[in-house]
Amino acid sequence: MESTIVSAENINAYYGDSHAIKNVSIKINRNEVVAMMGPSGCGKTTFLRCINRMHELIPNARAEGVMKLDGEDVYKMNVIYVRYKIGMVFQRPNPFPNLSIYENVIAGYLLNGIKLSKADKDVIVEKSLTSAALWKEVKDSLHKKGTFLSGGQQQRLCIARAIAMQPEVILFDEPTSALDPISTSSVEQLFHELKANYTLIIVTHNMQQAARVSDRTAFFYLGELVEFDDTKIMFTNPKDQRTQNYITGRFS
Ligand SMILES: Nc1ncnc2c1ncn2[C@@H]1O[C@H](COP(=O)(O)OP(=O)(O)OP(=O)(O)O)[C@@H](O)[C@H]1O
Repeated sequence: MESTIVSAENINAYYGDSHAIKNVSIKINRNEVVAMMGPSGCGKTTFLRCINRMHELIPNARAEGVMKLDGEDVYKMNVIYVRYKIGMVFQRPNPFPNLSIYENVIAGYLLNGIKLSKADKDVIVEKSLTSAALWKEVKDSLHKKGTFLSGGQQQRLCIARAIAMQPEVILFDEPTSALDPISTSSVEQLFHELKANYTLIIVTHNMQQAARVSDRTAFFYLGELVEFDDTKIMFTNPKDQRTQNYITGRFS
């Protein structure tokens, strides 16, 4: 049965006086993959960052409205807990350069001063790297620096780092735009596997990618959520003329 995991109700987001997200409401189901697309500057990243409260890290930025995770108000929760439960993977793979692969996976624990036994760490590292489809490739070089990996492997390491914190939702901000086609394909394949245990929300400029990986697609335009529907419908029979114009390349 479908159940809502992320529910945004009338979210408005601002940078100073500039109104970047306009009254966006959306409900995202557990274990679905949602793609967020739209032309540059339409607010996709801003909205993504409203979900796990990263928007509020920007000076003069603020968000209004209600964001719920599993029915609980994210804006009233402990912000560190929010970022565990709603992990994030960025455009450029960003493993910590001074940490080993092993330490990168458990970086969330290290940075927050959470003490774990060696045995617990080993289990978390193996499980997270396995879930990120990286274990087999790195199990014999866990103590090498994360930056020694290829771009695609680094991105999977960042995914493992998010998984290590036992999130429910993982946000991806154009996660493959800095990767070559083979690495892109391995990350896309991983989305299909991760879906069994997590809810994935992926900002992408790449319409083919949205079509390949997502169950539902949201189209943003000028800070508004114009349309949100099954991905097949969005790409074959969108209801809004603006969505139609976007998918047919009339603006990019
Ligand atoms: N740190 C910031 N300070 C001020 N304005 C910002 C900031 N970040 C984004 N904006 C503005 O907010 C609006 C939405 O930007 P956002 O990055 O969310 O769009 P986007 O759809 O993700 O774009 P892109 O696809 O190019 O990454 C834009 O007008 C942008 O200029």
